[in-house]
Amino acid sequence: MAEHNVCVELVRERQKCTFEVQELIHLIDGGITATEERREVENVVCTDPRIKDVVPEEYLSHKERYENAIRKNCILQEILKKYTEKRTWDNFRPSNKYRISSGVVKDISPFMLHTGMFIPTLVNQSDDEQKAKWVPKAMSMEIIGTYAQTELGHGSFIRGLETTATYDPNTEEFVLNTPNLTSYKWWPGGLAHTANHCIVVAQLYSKGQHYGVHPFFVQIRDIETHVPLPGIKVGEIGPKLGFQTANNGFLGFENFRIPRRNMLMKNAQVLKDGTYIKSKNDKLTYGTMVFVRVIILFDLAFELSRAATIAVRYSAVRHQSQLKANEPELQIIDYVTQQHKLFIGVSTSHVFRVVGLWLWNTYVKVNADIGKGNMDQLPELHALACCLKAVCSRDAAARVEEFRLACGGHGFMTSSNLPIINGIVSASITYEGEFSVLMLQTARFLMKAWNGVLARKTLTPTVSYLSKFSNSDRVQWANTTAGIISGFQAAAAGKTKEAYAAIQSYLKPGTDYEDAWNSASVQLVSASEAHCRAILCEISWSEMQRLSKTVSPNLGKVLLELAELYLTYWSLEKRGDLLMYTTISTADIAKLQARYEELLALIRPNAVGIVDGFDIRDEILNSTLGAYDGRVYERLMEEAKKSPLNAEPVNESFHKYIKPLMLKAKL
Ligand SMILES: CC(C)(COP(=O)(O)OP(=O)(O)OC[C@H]1O[C@@H](n2cnc3c(N)ncnc32)[C@H](O)[C@@H]1OP(=O)(O)O)[C@@H](O)C(=O)NCCC(=O)NCCSC(=O)CCCC(=O)O
Ligand SMILES: Cc1cc2nc3c(=O)[nH]c(=O)nc-3n(C[C@H](O)[C@H](O)[C@H](O)COP(=O)(O)OP(=O)(O)OC[C@H]3O[C@@H](n4cnc5c(N)ncnc54)[C@H](O)[C@@H]3O)c2cc1C
Repeated sequence: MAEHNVCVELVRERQKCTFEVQELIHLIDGGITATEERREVENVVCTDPRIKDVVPEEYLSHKERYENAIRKNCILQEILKKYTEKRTWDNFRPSNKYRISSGVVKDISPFMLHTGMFIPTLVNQSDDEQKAKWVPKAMSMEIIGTYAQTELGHGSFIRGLETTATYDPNTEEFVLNTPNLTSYKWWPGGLAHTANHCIVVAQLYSKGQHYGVHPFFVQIRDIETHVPLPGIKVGEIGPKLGFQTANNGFLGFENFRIPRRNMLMKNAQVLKDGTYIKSKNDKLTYGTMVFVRVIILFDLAFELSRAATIAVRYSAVRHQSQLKANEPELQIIDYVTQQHKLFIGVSTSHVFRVVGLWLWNTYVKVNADIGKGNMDQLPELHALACCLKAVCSRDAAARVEEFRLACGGHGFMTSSNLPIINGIVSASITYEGEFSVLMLQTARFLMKAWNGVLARKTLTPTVSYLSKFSNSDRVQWANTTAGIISGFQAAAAGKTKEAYAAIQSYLKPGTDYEDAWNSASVQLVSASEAHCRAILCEISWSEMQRLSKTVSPNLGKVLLELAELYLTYWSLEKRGDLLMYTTISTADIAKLQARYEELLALIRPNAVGIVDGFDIRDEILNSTLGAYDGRVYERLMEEAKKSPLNAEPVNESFHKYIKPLMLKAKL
């Protein structure tokens, strides 16, 4: 990147950096080749003149914004074709490479659900013949799809979905119906005007029997004209807090017929005569959700890295207030309270990425076992994916909000891009499994594990620590990283035990288990959170330690500082839990606090280098505050001038409304 235009603060910050930024970039990408490939794609897309907006997206009407997003995303798809030719879904793995979508539109792509859920569902839930027929068409975008599960009346409770698919053996077809207003599909991204196909999750009926929800491959629009097919009622759901360009839609069916073989038949089948063949495990229908919950960790790491880059660079450029009289105003990044707002977010991005990779490897292994008919580890994977998706999305939203606040007034500007990132990240707390709902799924697993502890059974790996801490009241504290991890496990075990006891105490004679569960559910969510934090701490520390040994000592040191900052920050945040479940003393807490402040000071000189290590191009950051050159004020003014209100010195509303008002005042 050109250095000559860079503001003096950022030049100085970059000179201070003690490690090689390129090395960090390669580490995040997964190697030099991966960086080169990513940069090549980004360069081709971001320099394409068709991608550049004349009028910033946010000034367009809702309709124009969608049309612009579609136009540019089609160009993107065309460009990406060359780079994705060799890709198949069999060799899919999460990578940093295709984050380019943010360089095309600021908000969400209307094609997000096509790649994010439509294709993965076809791959994971179709039988071989169906896969061969549909997947290549979807990969090449000959057909465009989405994932239509949620309805107006039900999102969390999938068993409560109302759309019906009734098998008619005479024509060998399923008949889809939307019996009530609440059974309309509601939310699917790209459903409104983008997709011509979708996966519809519906209640299956055959031979008068009800078999629960199953996925169906459904064409909703004519391929040539894009007109909704007869029996299909489809439209858009309107503006939202974020996701303005995602084209979320509604969908209803009126006796809409699809061939029998359009039911996705890898797991369960309906034969020609209507005989139902059960799946080996009916939870396999929920497989796409597990996949997406795993992938979400990478999205969150990326969004956090964008927000972090914006807030850290801005904090280095921005000067405000004098710390000492007669001295120049400080760069705001030198206020320790500012470092407290910033560095935990930077570190969290690294934590989510490395824990995400660990979770992905677990997912691949468990999925391979499922392929061989072994479902033993599915409950543990589900419990992990649920709590990590829930806690990480909520943490990410809190960190992005903190980054926004750290940028003061300018962080409130849409042109900072922090409000849009905020909308994107906030949505993830709700979609793909609402926070509390997922936390309670993990709690269910924890309660079973606690039963295992009581029965002295050997527990599965991620909960085996529960046995270790089941007897002692307060665990011996040690002010080391291993001690912190152990402290978090002790807190998780203590809370699991208490939630378990709470259920028992609510289980008075005549009380149903479910009611006792509901009464204890605040404690159950708290136990899930503690369990998740123990995992985040343990895995991030071991992964960052391992990575630090694969790089130069200077970078290794920085990685360990970031990882230790994460552990120390959370120990202080959760000091109440640690006081309850370990022997930590107030003196130990004071030491942790001192170490935390030391870590902030250690990270400070490298802060800009660390966010440069995320290697996010200006076109992908989309921010007046975060650009590589730090020309914050020039960019703010340049963007302000693009406001359509600035096109004329006097707005016509003056003559129409203000002037008459003023004249009336004179009378
Ligand atoms: C809340 C639950 C989990 C409850 O399901 P249920 O059938 O009522 O379950 P239940 O009878 O209470 O039984 C629970 C049992 O089912 C297991 N289970 C539940 N889900 C899974 C899974 N995915 N894998 C493996 N196992 C699963 C649980 O562990 C329970 O097992 P257990 O009975 O304890 O042995 C489920 O309904 C659910 O997942 N709801 C969340 C809905 C959701 O995530 N929707 C996503 C829509 S798509 C979307 O939002 C796209 C966003 C945009 C984007 O991603 O880009
Ligand atoms: C931006 C966005 C994009 C989306 N994209 C898609 C898509 O592409 N395809 C799709 O099918 N869906 C999509 N969704 C829908 C999404 O998956 C659901 O909104 C989500 O699963 C939550 O369901 P709900 O809206 O019914 O919330 P509800 O379940 O009604 O939640 C409301 C409240 O009730 C509580 N609650 C519900 N059940 C329980 C329980 N058992 N125990 C305790 N508390 C409970 C929740 O915690 C929450 O506080 C999208 C949603 C959003 C916001």
